[in-house]
Amino acid sequence: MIRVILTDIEGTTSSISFVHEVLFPYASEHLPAFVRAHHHTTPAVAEQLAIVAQKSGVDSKDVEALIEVLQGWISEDRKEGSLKALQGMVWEQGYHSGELKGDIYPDAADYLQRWHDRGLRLFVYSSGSVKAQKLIFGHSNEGDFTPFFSGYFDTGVGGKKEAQSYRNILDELGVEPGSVLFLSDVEAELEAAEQAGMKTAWLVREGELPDTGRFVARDFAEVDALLRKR
Ligand SMILES: CSCCC(=O)C(=O)COP(=O)(O)O
Ligand SMILES: [Mg+2]
Repeated sequence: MIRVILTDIEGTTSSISFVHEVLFPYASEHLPAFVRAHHHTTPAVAEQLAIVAQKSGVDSKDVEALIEVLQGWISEDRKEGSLKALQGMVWEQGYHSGELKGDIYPDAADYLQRWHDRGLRLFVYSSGSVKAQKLIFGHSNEGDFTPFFSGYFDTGVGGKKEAQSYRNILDELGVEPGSVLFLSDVEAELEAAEQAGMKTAWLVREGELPDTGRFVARDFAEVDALLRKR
């Protein structure tokens, strides 16, 4: 029986266009000034920049070169933890000023609340940092969803296409693998979760439905139909 829902964000609870056409451009625009203002004064920023320097081979004192590396990573959609941590800090300013509102599909908003009220435990697993996850759900077009979530995982547990990451999440949750339903729009992530023993549902919100043995859902209402059968 499913007792835990673990959900991806981009393409699952929230549109890909929001992430790529609103969040990433916002980060690209504001990250240079943010890094210039905080690289000396904010230890959390300095710590992430040191990782960027180490991963890219750029001199850690060359702030402009580090900014260039980060801009390149944003345009490549690199899932680097250091970039994700810095993006979360930049987005925080946008959410707090009201320039950004987290986008959640109405069906996702509806069923997250229903599942919570039915006693299911809800968790997030996204490449976006835990800070960024709390912001998108805490400042959303559908209200504050953070009270519905019991916890958040980012790539601190490992990459989303690696089975070991899902085993790490299961260890932290202390639950049977088969009691967890993982929701994602990326098949390789579902395969990794299945290797760890989780159940999965593939969110295919647009385009043709794939011909696959895997459970496919157009939206969270269809995921709910699956939950009621299990
Ligand atoms: C937390 S919202 C920003 C999401 C993000 O930065 C990203 O790379 C999307 O990753 P996901 O694992 O949610 O597909
Ligand atoms: Mg996704």
